[in-house]
Amino acid sequence: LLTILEFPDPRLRTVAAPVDPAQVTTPEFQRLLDDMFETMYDAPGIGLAASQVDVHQRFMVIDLSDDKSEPQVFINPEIVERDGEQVYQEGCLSVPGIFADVTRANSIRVRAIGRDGQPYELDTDGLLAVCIQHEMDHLAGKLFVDYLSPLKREMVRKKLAKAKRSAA
Ligand SMILES: O=C(O)C[C@@H](Cc1ccccc1)[C@H](O)SCc1ccccc1
Ligand SMILES: [Zn+2]
Repeated sequence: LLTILEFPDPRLRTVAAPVDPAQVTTPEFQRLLDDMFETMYDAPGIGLAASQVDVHQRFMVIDLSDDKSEPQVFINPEIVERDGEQVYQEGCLSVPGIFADVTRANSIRVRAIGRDGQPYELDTDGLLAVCIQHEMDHLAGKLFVDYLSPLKREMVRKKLAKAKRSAA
């Protein structure tokens, strides 16, 4: 299992570097994808960005299914179209126990490279669109708490610090 970094760890603010497409089909990268899925399923979560496990490369894994049957890999993802708005109460494996409403595009067109090293394009909306945008923020060093007011973000920081102390 990989260790998930937690807010306010400054490494979560690193901007990830593009993946060299030639690396995708190497055993090392495929192993990293397996470790990411294992870590995500164990958390449990429906998405995990490489930034969250201190790997600063542009890729993320997602699986919305409840039986691990729909694993999706997005390498060097880019949103080429966005439409509409939706509000979703988001959580984050890097900000445990905090939930807040975030407004994001309702439907998006994403271009990415898949696990097979081949480019593909996906039109989606709803929760998958929210998750893709949430994970892509991680790759840009952004967290959903950045959409909160500075006051609320400070309250989150204090709450997490307190939780850490009582857990210690
Ligand atoms: O930290 C992460 O990136 C995993 C996030 C992904 C996510 C956040 C908000 C909305 C959609 C996806 C979650 O912690 S995974 C847990 C989860 C499970 C079901 C629905 C929403 C979030
Ligand atoms: Zn997150």
